[in-house]
Amino acid sequence: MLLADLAKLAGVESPQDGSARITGFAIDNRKVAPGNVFGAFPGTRVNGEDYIPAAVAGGAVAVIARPSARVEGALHIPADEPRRAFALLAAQFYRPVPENVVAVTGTNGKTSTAEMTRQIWRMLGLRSASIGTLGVTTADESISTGLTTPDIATFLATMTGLAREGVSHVAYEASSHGLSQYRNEGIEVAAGAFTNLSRDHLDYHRDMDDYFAAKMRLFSEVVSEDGSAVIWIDDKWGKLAKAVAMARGLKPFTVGEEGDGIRLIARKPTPLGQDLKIVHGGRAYAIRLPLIGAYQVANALVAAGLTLVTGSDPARVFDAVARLQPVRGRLERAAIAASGAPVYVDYAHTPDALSAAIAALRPHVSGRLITVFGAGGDRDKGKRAPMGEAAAAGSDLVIVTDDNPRGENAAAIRAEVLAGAPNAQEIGDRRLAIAAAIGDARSGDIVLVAGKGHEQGQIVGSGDTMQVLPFDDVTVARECAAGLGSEAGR
Ligand SMILES: CC(=O)N[C@H]1[C@@H](OP(=O)(O)OP(=O)(O)OC[C@H]2O[C@@H](n3ccc(=O)[nH]c3=O)[C@H](O)[C@@H]2O)O[C@H](CO)[C@@H](O)[C@@H]1O[C@H](C)C(=O)N[C@@H](C)C(=O)N[C@H](CCC(=O)O)C(=O)O
Ligand SMILES: Nc1ncnc2c1ncn2[C@@H]1O[C@H](COP(=O)(O)OP(=O)(O)OP(=O)(O)O)[C@@H](O)[C@H]1O
Ligand SMILES: N[C@H](CCC[C@H](N)C(=O)O)C(=O)O
Ligand SMILES: [Mg+2]
Repeated sequence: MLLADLAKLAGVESPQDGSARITGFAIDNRKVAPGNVFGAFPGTRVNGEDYIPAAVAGGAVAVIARPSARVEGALHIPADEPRRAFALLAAQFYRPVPENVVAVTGTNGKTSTAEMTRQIWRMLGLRSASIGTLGVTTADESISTGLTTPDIATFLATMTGLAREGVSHVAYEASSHGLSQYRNEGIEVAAGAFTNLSRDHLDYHRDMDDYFAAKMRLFSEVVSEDGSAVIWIDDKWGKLAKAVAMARGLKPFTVGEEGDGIRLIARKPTPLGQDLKIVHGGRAYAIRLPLIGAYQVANALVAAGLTLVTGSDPARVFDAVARLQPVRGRLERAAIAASGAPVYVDYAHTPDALSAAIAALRPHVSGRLITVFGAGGDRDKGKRAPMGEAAAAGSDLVIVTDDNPRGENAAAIRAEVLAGAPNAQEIGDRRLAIAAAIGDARSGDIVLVAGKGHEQGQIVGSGDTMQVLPFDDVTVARECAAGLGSEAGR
């Protein structure tokens, strides 16, 4: 495709010479191939503009960069917001895309909701995929992308690949980082969902209002003008999210005890799940959700909302909700200890998520709830003590351990968590911590191992010295339950 044609379609200022034939798009000079358009963006670590000469040497024929950037040997497409201009242009190149795309944002529950949306569509016989923290998941496979919201070039190329495979329905996870860096733009998004907002990522966003504003780009800019906004309205930020959606003219569909789209009337925990009563479109439905925990109800109903606003039949949707499969690493029952105590793995890595995971397990505990968790390095430090408090408030025994220390001193991170949970035990080595919890558990107890969920490694160090040591909470819990846990760092 010619550069001039792409620019015209995208509504981007046309370059002086648009005759170049474009072969692809890249935002990292190391990934540039001959004929590519390079996006040069000032980043948090380095300035992408410094890599323009290398990108041109690698074959870039055009560079989208701020007007002040120096570009020699390729066309300069100047833009005040180069990430956005790049996204709009690239979106014209990566075609076709699936017909029905929806997006999920919120602090917790994005992955679960996107994955449940995919599952519901699949049960309705639609070719569906989800894109998020678990990677790109289709009925056949799951491929990791490394980030929750991949970079824009990967995102768009993935969408095109899915469309070519025949996938018509996609639910993707829009992280606040992704939204603020324009990592998913330029395609029609029929509906957006907002799950909740609570403390996270305040190392990247100035404060909660700034964090919320980043998330709300989904409603104010990303979702198509005639689209819908599915909102978990029982969250205190839900009402504000609804106001943002309405100001844009989106169709609000609220979900929750106060919801108009799906009203949750009753929720009763059962040994293997929960019985729900809901009302939608003036009709009552009884659903046996095969998953435990109030938080999974929220995610399942928001997922149902996304499929309803995009045209699926209510009776079939609610029937599918009753057949949802667990999402990997989200309240996943990993093992049963020799004592009979079940061991759950959950991806809770914020104070609110820890409270939600603990609240989910509480009704099933007759003895003690033993919680093992840590906090990630090079991430929001302010959430560490509140995570300690949340764990201590809901558990009978807390063991503070390591979770991806990255470039920080692991003991210092644990100390910050322990400030919120002064009575907790401290066992840095995660395998030993899990082994201790499982060894200590008696019949009637439940062990919760939180923070890593589906993750497959412990990230230690940063930059050139970064290592990802293989580590999977589910496998380790199984080994410890089988009595193989006591060797450190196996
Ligand atoms: C803070 C953050 O979001 N950083 C992401 C961001 O980096 P950045 O734009 O700040 O980039 P930078 O490293 O300063 O480099 C600037 C530019 O120079 C380019 N460059 C850089 C080096 C080079 O040799 N050549 C080159 O061309 C880079 O491609 C980039 O365009 O864009 C990069 C390319 O897409 C990402 O790899 C990087 O993710 C880093 C590794 C990361 O850890 N991100 C996390 C915090 C993140 O995004 N997490 C959210 C999940 C949050 C949640 O779900 O709760 C996510 O969506 O995954
Ligand atoms: N609706 C919810 N309300 C409160 N907590 C939740 C909710 N959904 C999930 N959680 C908690 O958050 C954890 C992560 O869930 P999930 O992976 O779906 O969220 P996410 O928003 O994708 O997270 P991330 O930002 O890391 O990608 C769960 O394991 C659970 O502890
Ligand atoms: N998307 C989240 C994941 C955190 C998972 C936890 N294990 C950690 O490392 O803090 C983040 O990048 O902040
Ligand atoms: Mg996620």
